[in-house]
Amino acid sequence: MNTEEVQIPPRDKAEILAQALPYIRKFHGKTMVIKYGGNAMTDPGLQQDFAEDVVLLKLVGINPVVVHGGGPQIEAALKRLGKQGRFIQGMRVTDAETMEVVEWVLAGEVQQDIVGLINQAGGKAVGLTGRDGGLIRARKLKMVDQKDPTLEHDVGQVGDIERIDPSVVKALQDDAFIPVVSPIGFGEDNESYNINADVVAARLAMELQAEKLLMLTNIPGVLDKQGQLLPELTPAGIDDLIADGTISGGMLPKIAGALDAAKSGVNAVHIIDGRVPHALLLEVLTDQAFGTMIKSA
Ligand SMILES: Nc1ncnc2c1ncn2[C@@H]1O[C@H](COP(=O)(O)OP(=O)(O)O)[C@@H](O)[C@H]1O
Ligand SMILES: CC(=O)N[C@@H](CCC(=O)OP(=O)(O)O)C(=O)O
Repeated sequence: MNTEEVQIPPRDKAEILAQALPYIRKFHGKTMVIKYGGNAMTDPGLQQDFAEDVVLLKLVGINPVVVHGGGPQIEAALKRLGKQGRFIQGMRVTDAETMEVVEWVLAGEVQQDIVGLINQAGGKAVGLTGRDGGLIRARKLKMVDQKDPTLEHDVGQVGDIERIDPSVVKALQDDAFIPVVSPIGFGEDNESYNINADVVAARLAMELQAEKLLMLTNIPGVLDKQGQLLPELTPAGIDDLIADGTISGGMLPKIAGALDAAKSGVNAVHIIDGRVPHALLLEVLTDQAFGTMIKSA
């Protein structure tokens, strides 16, 4: 152990462990969808903590389903090819070449890294894209301008989810596997679509009737104009923050997905700071409250 680490007295350690019991009892057998954002996965130590937390949740009888992002990783790959990414209302403009990069980075690199880390931590992870088992059927997204509804943006091969068939996820869960889903959908002609990972996580949480949707990102939660954390948000509060520009960029699809999930019966929807070591365990199995909870009313 690092000698500079704070020594926790044994009694306190035992109390922290005992604190988990009511949560384990409450959540046993329940599904939790965990959105692992690309910005939260940049540190190898934190990635290992994340993988250990996922395995621990599975071992205490909770069913974690991981949906991963990879925005910064896609950005780095595009840069290597001399391309510059462009976003409109939080969505990457995706031409055919960008789509190839997205698939290669998400399903090839990022997903397999997460699967490997979970397996190293003692779990049995299985990587899926939306194509596997017909999980995510999509069509081209029609993006209407946020401020001017008469204006439409062409964002290329960005997908709008048409249908989710969660049967492959359920089958894996029942067999003690941990599904790790890349946010890639497929269309009528088997074409690929790039879908924002927050949107996929939210829809999957709805279809699975998950107990929780946890979105791990690189910020303490949703912040107000002064940069202060907002511990709770209602639909009216969200509308105001979007209208005055406080919520922008990548937070737009995240908050929209979070709100849809909360309104559709996912019991608890939280946006939390994935840079906090063991953020997942703290949120699920302790009294520690952090991040922003999105409420349905
Ligand atoms: N009001 C807000 N509160 C917090 N973050 C915000 C807000 N508005 C915009 N953001 C931006 O949204 C980002 C999180 O979304 P995103 O970059 O897509 O993360 P992830 O990769 O985790 O999905 C934050 O890092 C921040 O730059
Ligand atoms: C359409 C769209 O924007 N897709 C995202 C998919 C990855 C993602 O959502 O990654 P994060 O969760 O790390 O932001 C993208 O291309 O960046």
